[in-house]
Amino acid sequence: MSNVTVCVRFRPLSHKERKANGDNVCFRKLDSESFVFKYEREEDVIFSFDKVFYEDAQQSDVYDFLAVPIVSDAINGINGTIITYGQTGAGKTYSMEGPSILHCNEQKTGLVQRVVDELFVCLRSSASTWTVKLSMVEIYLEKVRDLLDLSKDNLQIKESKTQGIYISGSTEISIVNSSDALENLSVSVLEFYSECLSLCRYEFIFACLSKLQQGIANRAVGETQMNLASSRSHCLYIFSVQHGSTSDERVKAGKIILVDLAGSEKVEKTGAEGRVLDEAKTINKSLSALGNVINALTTGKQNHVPFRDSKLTRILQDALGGNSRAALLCCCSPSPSNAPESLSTLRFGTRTKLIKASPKSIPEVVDNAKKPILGTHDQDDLRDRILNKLRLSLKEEDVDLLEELFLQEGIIFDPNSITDIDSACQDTASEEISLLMQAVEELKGTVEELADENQKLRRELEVAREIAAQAQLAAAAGAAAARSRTLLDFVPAPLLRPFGFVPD
Ligand SMILES: Nc1ncnc2c1ncn2[C@@H]1O[C@H](COP(=O)(O)OP(=O)(O)OP(=O)(O)O)[C@@H](O)[C@H]1O
Repeated sequence: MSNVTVCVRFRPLSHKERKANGDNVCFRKLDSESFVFKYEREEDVIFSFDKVFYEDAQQSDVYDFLAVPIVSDAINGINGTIITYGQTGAGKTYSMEGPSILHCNEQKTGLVQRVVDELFVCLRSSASTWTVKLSMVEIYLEKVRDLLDLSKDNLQIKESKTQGIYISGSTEISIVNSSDALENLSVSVLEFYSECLSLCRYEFIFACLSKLQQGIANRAVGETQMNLASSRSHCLYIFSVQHGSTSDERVKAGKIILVDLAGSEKVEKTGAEGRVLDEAKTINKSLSALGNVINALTTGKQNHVPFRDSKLTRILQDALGGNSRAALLCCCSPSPSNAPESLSTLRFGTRTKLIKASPKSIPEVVDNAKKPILGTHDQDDLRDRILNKLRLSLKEEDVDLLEELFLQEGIIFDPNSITDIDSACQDTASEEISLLMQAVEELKGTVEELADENQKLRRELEVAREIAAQAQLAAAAGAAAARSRTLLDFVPAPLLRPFGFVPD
C-alpha cells in the first residue's frame, strides 16, 4: 500500500445516549486533527489522525477529504479502497450511504452516491471510451453473496493476470459511454445502458442507485443488544473503471472498493447466542485479519502479507497491496457509555496511523501553531510509562538497554504522535524483537566466519606441526650423522682402513 489516510468521525449523540448521559461526550476537541479521549477507567489520551470529523461535519467534508483523491486515482488506473470501521451504530452506513441511498437530500448523501456522481461526470466529459462496472456483494459468515442476485450465495474469489482479483460470476452493472462497446453487451444490460446514456445526470444516478437500493435491501441484518437493525455482514461496493481503448493498448484500469464493515464490537457486548454468536465471531476474525494485513503492509513486512486469512482481505488484496491508496474512516459514538468500544476503534486506527506517520518513511510537516508545545517533563513521563509497560513483557536488562539507547540517541516520545501507550509498547516491543533477531542473525554470521577461520587455523597448525616433526626428524638424523663422523675422527686411520672407513 503506498498510502493510507486514517480519519475519525464522531456522530451526533443519539436520543438514547442523551437520555442516559445528558450532553456528556467522551472527547475534548483540540483541533481538526486531534482530541483528548476521556474514559473513566483509563488516563486521558491525546489522539491525532489525518483528520477528525466532529458531530457537525458534513457528508461532503468526509467525501472531499477521504474520497476525492481515491476517485481521481482510480480514473488514472490506481486502485483504491475506502473502509468504514467501528462498532454497531457508530455511523459507518450513514457515512457510506447517508440515511437512504435513494431518498435523501444533497447534504446528506453518502460516499457511494457521491462516487457514482463523480464517475458520471468523468464518463460524460471524456472523449475516450469509458467503462464503469459496478457490483455489490456482502461477506456473511465467510461466504460471498451477490447482493444484486441472491441466487448466487457462495461466489468464488479468483485471480487472473488481466483482471487481478475478481469475484467470479458476480452480477455487474456496466455503464459505457461508447456506442461501439454497447454492441458487445447482452440485451438486458444494454437496455439499462441505453436508458442511462439518454438520461440526465440525476436520472442516471437514480437509475444506478435504484439497483444498489435493491442490493442494500438484500443485506444480512441481525438484531443485537447494540442495535435493532445491525448489519451483520461486510458490504462491498466494487467500481471497476476502465479508461481508453484496447486497440491502441492505452487502457487504464482502476478499481474503487467501498467497504461498509460489520460492527466491530466485542462478542460479549452483542449479547449474542447461537447463530448470532457465530456471526460475531466470524466478524471479529475477519476484522483482525484486516488489521493484520494493514499492519503487514504498513510495517514493511511485505514478504508475507496474510491476504488469504479471510475472504475480506482476499477481495481487497489488489485494492490494498501494490500501488494503491486506502482510506480508513473510524466511526465512533461520542457517548461515554460507548467509550470502551470507541477506544478500541481508535486504537485500530492508531495502529495504522502511527506506522504511516513514522518519520523514517514519510516526513510529516508539523504545524507548531496547532500542536501543544511539549515540556521535557511530558516526554520523560511518557518515556518512563512506556518503559514500565515494557518491563512487564521484556527482560529487565533489555529494558535497561532500551532506556540507555533512548537517552543516548535522544529519542523523544511525543504524546501528539504516540497517542496510545499500548500500541506504542507493542510497536517498541516488536521493534525490539526485530532488532534482537537481526542481532542474532549477525551473530550467527560472525560465528560461522569464526568457525571457518578456526578450521583454517587448525589446518595450518597441523601442517606446521607436520613440518616441525619432519624438521625434528631431519635434525635428529643430521645430528646422528654428525655424531658418528666425530667418533670416527678419533679412531686412528690404520685401524679403520681394514673396515673400509678410510681410503688406502
Ligand atoms: N453523522 C451522522 N449524522 C446524523 N446521524 C447519524 C450520523 N451517523 C450516524 N447517524 C445515525 O446513527 C444511527 C446509526 O448509524 P449507522 O446505521 O450508520 O451505524 P452503523 O455503524 O452502520 O451500524 P451497523 O454496524 O449496525 O450497520 C442511524 O440512525 C444514523 O442515521
